[in-house]
Amino acid sequence: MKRQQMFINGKWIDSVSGEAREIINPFNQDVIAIVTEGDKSDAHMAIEAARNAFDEGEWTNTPANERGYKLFKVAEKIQQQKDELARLESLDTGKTLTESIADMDDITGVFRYFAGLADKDGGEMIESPIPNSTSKVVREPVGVCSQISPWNYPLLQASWKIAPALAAGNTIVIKPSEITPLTTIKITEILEEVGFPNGVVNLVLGAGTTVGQEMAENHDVDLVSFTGGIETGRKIMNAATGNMKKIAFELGGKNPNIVFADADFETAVDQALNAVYFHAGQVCSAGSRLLVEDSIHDQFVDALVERAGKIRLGNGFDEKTESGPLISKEHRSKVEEYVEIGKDEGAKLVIGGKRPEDPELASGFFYLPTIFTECENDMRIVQEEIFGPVLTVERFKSENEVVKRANSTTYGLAGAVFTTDSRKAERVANKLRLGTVWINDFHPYFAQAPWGGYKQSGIGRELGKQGLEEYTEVKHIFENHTPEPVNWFKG
Ligand SMILES: NC(=O)c1ccc[n+]([C@@H]2O[C@H](COP(=O)([O-])OP(=O)(O)OC[C@H]3O[C@@H](n4cnc5c(N)ncnc54)[C@H](O)[C@@H]3O)[C@@H](O)[C@H]2O)c1
Ligand SMILES: C[N+](C)(C)CC=O
Repeated sequence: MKRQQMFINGKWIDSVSGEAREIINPFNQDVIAIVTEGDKSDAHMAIEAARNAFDEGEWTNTPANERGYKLFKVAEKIQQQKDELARLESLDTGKTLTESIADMDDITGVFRYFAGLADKDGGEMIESPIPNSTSKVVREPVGVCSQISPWNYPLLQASWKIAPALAAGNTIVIKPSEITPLTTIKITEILEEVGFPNGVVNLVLGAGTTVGQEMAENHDVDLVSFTGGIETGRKIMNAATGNMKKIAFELGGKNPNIVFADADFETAVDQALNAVYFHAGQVCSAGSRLLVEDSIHDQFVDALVERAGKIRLGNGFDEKTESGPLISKEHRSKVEEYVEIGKDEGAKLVIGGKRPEDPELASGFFYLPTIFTECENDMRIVQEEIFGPVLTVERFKSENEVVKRANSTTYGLAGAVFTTDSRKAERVANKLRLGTVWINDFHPYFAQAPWGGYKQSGIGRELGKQGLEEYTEVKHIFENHTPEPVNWFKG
């Protein structure tokens, strides 16, 4: 198996240490690739290349519309190669091929969106209070950007970083999760084919504790954009203080899904199922915390349990499969620990809570769709992100009560309200401390709308015009049109 390499300063290279890592298919634990394993010194080299490229200014000074054309070309190539990219993503993550194909379409949309946005901001003239002067506010690229992405949506999360950073004229060092690097390697090949000056795009491979730590610490980096878990976020935040680099964080969630008694029952049940079990619950915005109005609670839970028991687990490449495995043995153990915690806390396990018995799934990291009822607000399984196929259900009696409960975690990423009363929906949506609120739906996200979290779910926004602004500095340029001495100092 050919060892896959890193891309630094326009060249594909092995790591300095010569170490390598096996990449595993979570469906059957087959080794699907071998990649070079970088460490601090490789990250250092990549940052140096990005710094030089930024300071030389070839990309930064490329007219914005031309930067946009390049990104349109990237989008075209992603579409042309989407089947191969989707195949790689499913092999690497275990997610269904249908899901990966949808991801590739989303990623194409992200590149197209930021390609189109690249030349839309020509700065803004502001009213100067000083006579005979003009004031202009312009946005400029931040500089060298470290970009660290997670394993659950490897290329999608990377695209949310790469596209706006390049559109704004920055240089980048990207590090995918060490366990799912394959599509990020592939897109780097695409970026190379489209052609960016050496050092503008750099890819480093390796562990977070070595490569990622250097990307967060290094003083030549101006911004670190990170998507991942909250504890990693804290470490990166601390590491970034050395030179006060800017940080943009997309972290975890414990996302409330609120169902009022007047909701369309079938729709709410179906959406609740999709909210929590899509991609085996390994979604930052998974609706893993269901709050159901008391009068329909029992009926709702019965309907959910019936459908959860029918979810077809399997190989992501099998058309019948509705959900794949969890990403790794370690991650499944974490989910299993949470299920034990839930039982100890007194929640009632009504379905799942174990691995499937089907021998065909025995080599994969599978876990059955699980539901806990009789959950209380202060339980750990209600407050903490499990990131697996585990749903907690709580009852509520009033609008005020449910808003208070929904807002009671340290997270604030996303959530939903299901009701046929549009005024109630609006009132609740306005009171939820979340970066995204869906009304009568769950999960939609697209390039045009900002994505990010309140509270400890994140800092800053990706996507939308705010996603481009993250990668810019704001400069005020003031010009005096009648310069003359001010004579403040008389001597
Ligand atoms: N808010 C969002 O949009 C969003 C999207 C996807 C995933 N997530 C979150 O990501 C988490 C799951 O992803 P994960 O398990 O890959 O997260 P993780 O925090 O373990 O790893 C994410 C990335 O950080 C790197 N990393 C680890 N330690 C590091 C360190 N000390 N310094 C620098 N980098 C380091 C990893 O190598 C990886 O590339 C969940 O909490 C999920 O909610 C959030
Ligand atoms: C942001 N999103 C929903 C694509 C993936 C979260 O894990």
